[in-house]
Amino acid sequence: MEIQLESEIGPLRTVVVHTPGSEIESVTPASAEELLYNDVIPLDDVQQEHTQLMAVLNRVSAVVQSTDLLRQAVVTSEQRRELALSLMRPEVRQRADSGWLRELSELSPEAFLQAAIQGVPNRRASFADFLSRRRYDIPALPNWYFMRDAAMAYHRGIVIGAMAYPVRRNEALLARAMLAPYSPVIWDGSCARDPEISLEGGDFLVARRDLLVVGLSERTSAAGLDQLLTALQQYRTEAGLDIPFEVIAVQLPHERTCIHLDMAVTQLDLDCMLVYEPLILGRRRAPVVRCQVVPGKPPRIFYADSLPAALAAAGMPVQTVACGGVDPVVAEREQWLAGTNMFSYGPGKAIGYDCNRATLEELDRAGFEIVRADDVLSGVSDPLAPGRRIIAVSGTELARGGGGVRCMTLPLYRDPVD
Ligand SMILES: NC(=O)NCCC[C@H](N)C(=O)O
Repeated sequence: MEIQLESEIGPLRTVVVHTPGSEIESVTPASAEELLYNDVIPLDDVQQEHTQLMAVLNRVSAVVQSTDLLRQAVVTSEQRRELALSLMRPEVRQRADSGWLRELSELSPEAFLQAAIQGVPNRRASFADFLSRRRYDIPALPNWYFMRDAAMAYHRGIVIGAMAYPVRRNEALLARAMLAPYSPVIWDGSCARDPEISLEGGDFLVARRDLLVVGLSERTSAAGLDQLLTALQQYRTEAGLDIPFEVIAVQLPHERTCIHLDMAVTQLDLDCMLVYEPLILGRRRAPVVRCQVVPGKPPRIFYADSLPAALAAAGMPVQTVACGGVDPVVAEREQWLAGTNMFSYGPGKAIGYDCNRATLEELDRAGFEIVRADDVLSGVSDPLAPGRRIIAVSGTELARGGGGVRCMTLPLYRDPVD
């Protein structure tokens, strides 16, 4: 499987997803906050919505399930043993007896992956474990369907996330096992133990081969970005990309409403972005910092007036479309329901939630045809026909997991944009 990604909007050829399974049933009212969910959500409804999204994606690209990629990482019992050990909490690893380890490593690859994602309940095999309130020996991963966050593709390589919250740390280990066989790892945050270092894919937008937009957020720290930048410089030299490049950092507030950059802005076309105006254009917009890197020289770092201003100065002027339209209350509600969080499958073509009506109306006014997912699936509408278009999919339950369509998709291969 080849990796090639040099833009956010190039025609999509390969995308990785994960259909939510019973790992999401690990979320209870008491644990929802710690597990980063907005609510308890019913599995059948979530799966139904996700299945529709996958069917739409299938019309435009190859769609790969994460478990299909992961299977090759757990072929031998030794591989399964190693991965199981890395997924255990430290206190569990210390007490893991050889019998249990053998049991885990002798599972079939299928059953092993199920355990790795859906979790292995606390066996209560000691006093300490019996009395502990810990529910899992290997934690369930209810956020794994937000495939975007634990890994990022750039050029021919991959970046593995340094997840900000413990509940998502194992996702980075799985992402590394899943992708490292296919491509060079530019930077690996999966083992980062320094709490100052974090970096997640929802904050990482490849605008061009030589231009990244990165959110500095609750999930991505400046120290994490600095490490990535150093690794990128090395990768670029090795890959023969010895030309200047730029990173535009958007300093987002640390708020649950906007955990990642893609909850504030996504790119829909070469010259069009969907934005949550208060954070990107408003009087109290997020500060923006540009970092220009010329090989062999120290980086030049300075403030810009706004994200669109920084993009224009970097040679990418964009028109913006307001998530939720002009009414601030509607905009706030739709931003919370991942209104900005759309996923582009080609220039001017994207997929977003149908519940964000005002956002869709605004896009309609900006010249995007709004198409119902059912019309794509029944063949009434060709998703790849010329012209700008948004495919509206059902997502009210998916959104309550805390993200949108961009969050659920990990693009690995896009054709270049002309
Ligand atoms: N890129 C994204 O914004 N991903 C959404 C992640 C939602 C997940 N419940 C989380 O809070 O991490």
